[in-house]
Amino acid sequence: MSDKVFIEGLEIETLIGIYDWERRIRQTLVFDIEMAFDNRIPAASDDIALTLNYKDVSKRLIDYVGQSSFGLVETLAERCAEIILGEFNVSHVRLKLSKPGAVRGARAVGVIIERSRT
Ligand SMILES: Nc1nc2c(c(=O)[nH]1)N=C([C@H](O)[C@@H](O)CO)CN2
Repeated sequence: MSDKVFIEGLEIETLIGIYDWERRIRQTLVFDIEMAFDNRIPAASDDIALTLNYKDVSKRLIDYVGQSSFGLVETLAERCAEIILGEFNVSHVRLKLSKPGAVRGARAVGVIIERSRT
């Protein structure tokens, strides 16, 4: 079984960065997330209650990230993966966190992590 539920291009404004000037502004981060989930279960009954609801996951991350103030994208990515694995019925997550415009000449920089429930 390799089913997934995904969230692509989720833009969230937050305080992030290691430099003084970054501590005074808010920047937009972009999240691309893939979550392992057996989609045959909701498909059998056409029941939203049995899904991994991508709207619920998105809202939780929008709330969390919007209030966070980490220095590194690594730290924020790790915390987001922990939330997904700990609060939703997800056994494995792949999370790409992009920081657009952070490096001149690059469209975006950031991290990609994959984590599983222990
Ligand atoms: N691996 C990382 N490298 C850098 C980070 C980061 O969070 N992880 N952050 C910065 C600065 O905050 C940068 O985004 C400002 O342009 C530099 N490198």
